[in-house]
Amino acid sequence: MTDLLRVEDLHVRIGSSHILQGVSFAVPGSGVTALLGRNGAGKTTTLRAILGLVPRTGTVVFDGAELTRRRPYETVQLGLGYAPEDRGVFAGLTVAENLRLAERDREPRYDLVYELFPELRTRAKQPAGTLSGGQQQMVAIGRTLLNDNRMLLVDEPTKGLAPKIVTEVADVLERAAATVPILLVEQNLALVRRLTDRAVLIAEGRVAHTGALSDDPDRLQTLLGVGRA
Ligand SMILES: Nc1ncnc2c1ncn2[C@@H]1O[C@H](COP(=O)(O)OP(=O)(O)OP(=O)(O)O)[C@@H](O)[C@H]1O
Repeated sequence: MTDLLRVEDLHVRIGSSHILQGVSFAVPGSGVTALLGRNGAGKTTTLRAILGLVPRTGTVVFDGAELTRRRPYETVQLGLGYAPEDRGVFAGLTVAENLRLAERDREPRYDLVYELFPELRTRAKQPAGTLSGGQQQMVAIGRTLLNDNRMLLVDEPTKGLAPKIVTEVADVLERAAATVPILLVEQNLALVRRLTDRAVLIAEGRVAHTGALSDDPDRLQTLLGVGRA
């Protein structure tokens, strides 16, 4: 399978912190690739560095285009959708307005978004700030699916959500992944295993493992500092 995104020797320094210390990995052009690691390992920073939201050095190639000299809006225009960890919804705007703001293509795919998230249609006039965490997550993922993106970067979509909502979000990610490749930061290993066996594991700003999650479960468990899922 050809790689759609390639990250090579990515470094991020913020103040005196050397947060990413030469991260390299590749993401193929289909399915879900999980980006794993303990709290503070550098997962969010990796996504932000790919998009150019933090100063970075190294090489990031997306669909043949070098990204490190591009601004975030130029990268997004190339078809890289982003659902950030804090969801980034505009609390004072309605659900419909939040979606409308994300429109980039001439023909936004509202049919797809409403098919995956019928609630976004029924709650179109509700201020996004009054939605539950799970519903806000649906807005965040819905916005990325509205445009014809070539890849989605999704950061901890199930963080802080009730188990029933986690299952709903997992269902949606599974369905979305059938149409667009996803690089997914996620702490819930059981959910990750349901979606993919392909993972990149970051530890202390470096890649500690790439490949199948099932390769070496004991080592993965140690690196992630969690019980085996
Ligand atoms: N703007 C910043 N200024 C200083 N330090 C930062 C900044 N952003 C991130 N860091 C530090 O970089 C490290 C990696 O942070 P990052 O958010 O990428 O980790 P993460 O793997 O996504 O963690 P979590 O799972 O807790 O979200 C942490 O030690 C964090 O404190």
